[in-house]
Amino acid sequence: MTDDSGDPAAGDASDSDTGDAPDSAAGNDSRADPDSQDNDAAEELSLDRFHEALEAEERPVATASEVARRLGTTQAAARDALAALVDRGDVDRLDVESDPIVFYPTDWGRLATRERVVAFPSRREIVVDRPTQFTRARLSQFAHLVDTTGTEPGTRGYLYRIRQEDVWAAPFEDADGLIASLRSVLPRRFDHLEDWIRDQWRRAHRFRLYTHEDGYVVLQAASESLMGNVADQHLDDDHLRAPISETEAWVNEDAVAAVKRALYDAGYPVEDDRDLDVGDPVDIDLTTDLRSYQETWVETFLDARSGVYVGPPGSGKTVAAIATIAAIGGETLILVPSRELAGQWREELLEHSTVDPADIGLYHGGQKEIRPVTIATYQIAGMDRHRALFDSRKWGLICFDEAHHITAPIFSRSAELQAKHRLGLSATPVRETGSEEEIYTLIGRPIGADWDELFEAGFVQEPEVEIRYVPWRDEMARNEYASADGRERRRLAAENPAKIEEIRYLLAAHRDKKALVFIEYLDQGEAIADALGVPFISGETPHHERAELFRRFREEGTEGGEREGIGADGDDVDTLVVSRVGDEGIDLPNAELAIVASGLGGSRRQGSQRAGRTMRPTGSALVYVLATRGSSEEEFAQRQMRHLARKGIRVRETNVAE
Ligand SMILES: Nc1ncnc2c1ncn2[C@@H]1O[C@H](COP(=O)(O)OP(=O)(O)OP(=O)(O)O)[C@@H](O)[C@H]1O
Repeated sequence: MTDDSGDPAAGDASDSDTGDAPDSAAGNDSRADPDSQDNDAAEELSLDRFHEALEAEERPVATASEVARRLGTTQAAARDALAALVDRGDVDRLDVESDPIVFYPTDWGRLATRERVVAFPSRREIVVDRPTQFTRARLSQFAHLVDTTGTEPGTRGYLYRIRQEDVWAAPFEDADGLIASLRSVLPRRFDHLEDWIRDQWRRAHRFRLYTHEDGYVVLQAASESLMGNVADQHLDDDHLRAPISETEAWVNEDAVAAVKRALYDAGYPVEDDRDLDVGDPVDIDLTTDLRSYQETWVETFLDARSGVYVGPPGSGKTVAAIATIAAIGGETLILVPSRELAGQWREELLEHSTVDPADIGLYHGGQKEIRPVTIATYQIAGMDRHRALFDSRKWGLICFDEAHHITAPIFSRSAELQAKHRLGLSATPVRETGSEEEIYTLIGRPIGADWDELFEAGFVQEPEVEIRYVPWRDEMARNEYASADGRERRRLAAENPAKIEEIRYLLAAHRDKKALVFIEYLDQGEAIADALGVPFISGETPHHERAELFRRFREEGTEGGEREGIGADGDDVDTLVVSRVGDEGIDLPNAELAIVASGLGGSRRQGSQRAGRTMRPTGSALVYVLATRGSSEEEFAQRQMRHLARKGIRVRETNVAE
């Protein structure tokens, strides 16, 4: 059905001026008669005139013959003039095998090209123009995202800074692994930056806690001076009971968390190699085969005995956590942010392990069961009167789901739980949670997965915008457009009936996604809603009806289901056609698919609002913008594309075949 070339040039250009080929298109135009030899116009071709030619063509790119036709010159002369613009750097050319060469202003090309990475090593900053998500994932392992809206031309894009904490928490086996990842992102090597990173890495490996064979906890420093200067300065008698040697000291067991925090604040995060409680045994085997990156998570955890699985939503952190519970084999307390999640955890435990349902307890506002595997909410667990939760069983593992939601009382309780295994789960890079010190010192270091593998498995997605150029349904529609003018033209392009089939196709291709279809004209909204049998919300829809439809759209899940019974008068509302009223202020967080069927002439703000409607920070949302090919919508779509691309949103173009 589609031509997924993604190439702006591969559209409906039908002439074939591949360099030396004869100019068939120009031959049809008397002004382009080769005999006239009127080349002055072309010789003087300025960037402005080229822009005018593009505007006249209503396309973002033009072939030499199109430019010749617009300028009334020969194709050869236009080609020379374009070549001069190319030499000056004002215009770029795109040469695609078997397609005509097309030309476009250089600054457009820059926007459409791949990401650009610029490093400022002395500031330890990296700016990336339109980073791919792969690059973002890599950077998020060792750098801190500061800003995504640079203002300086040339430095537009994502600004990352590498702080010492970022290096400390980078999920690599050794500094070499981190440096290799850094080099894979940066345009070249920066020795000073690498030296600084290695230095920071070393700092995070100068102090270590371990369990002495007689059972007590020892702090070990890499050198006498570290023990003498750093440890002695930042730790006191409450922390350390007595020196054991020049580089070792006996740690007060109740002060383990405080020791880690004090040294972290002094710039020396501590490695924690203590033996931990395994807890009373619990009988659980995993029944699901782990994916290999999940295996890596679990193995790394078992090695480190604590840590945080960081992975995108749906990447299988919960299942990896269940595998971890099974591997440790001890009674486990699972803390979650909400009652709903507690229920979901229970379901997942039953689905992926052999745990006896009678061994699972739920502990929240409604139910208070303490069993070998207990799932409690942060809210209840943080209350003093529910302290029993922590003390009444011998937990071997505390699992903190959505670790960025951990509350202050839970952090202070966790300081007392240092003898147990601690596992955090988070879809947000820990350094962006606002409590990175606590998570690092009280739970553990982030544990990374092999991102290549995650990408390959399709677990890392981001909102995407795809512009789909839809052809006219037939000659008649095309002619009607050609002979109309002004507002009527715009309306005809917006209402191109071929868009209805395209919408039908897109909805079918994403049948499990909640979808919003945005339109500008009421007639069109009605036509689409009728054709698809789905509700249409416009300014004329009474408020109570709107609210009811939005509510049903919000509440019903299509997850895993089919887009069944579109339009049936049941409870299931998973598709809505929405006019402008739907644009402002409605909160439809579960919209996963937006189709902008018309309204391209609208403001930029509107464009990005529509895109934003479906762009949840963690979700994978798709936005399709339909533009009628060969109409002014094409250019509007291009403009919007550039605007979104500047915001770091990945935009793709596709030509829908006739
Ligand atoms: N190894 C696996 N084999 C088969 N299915 C899996 C596996 N791991 C996870 N899944 C399935 O993938 C879905 C998402 O997994 P899971 O809930 O563990 O992800 P998550 O990272 O915890 O997601 P979230 O961040 O949204 O809580 C679930 O339906 C789960 O059953």
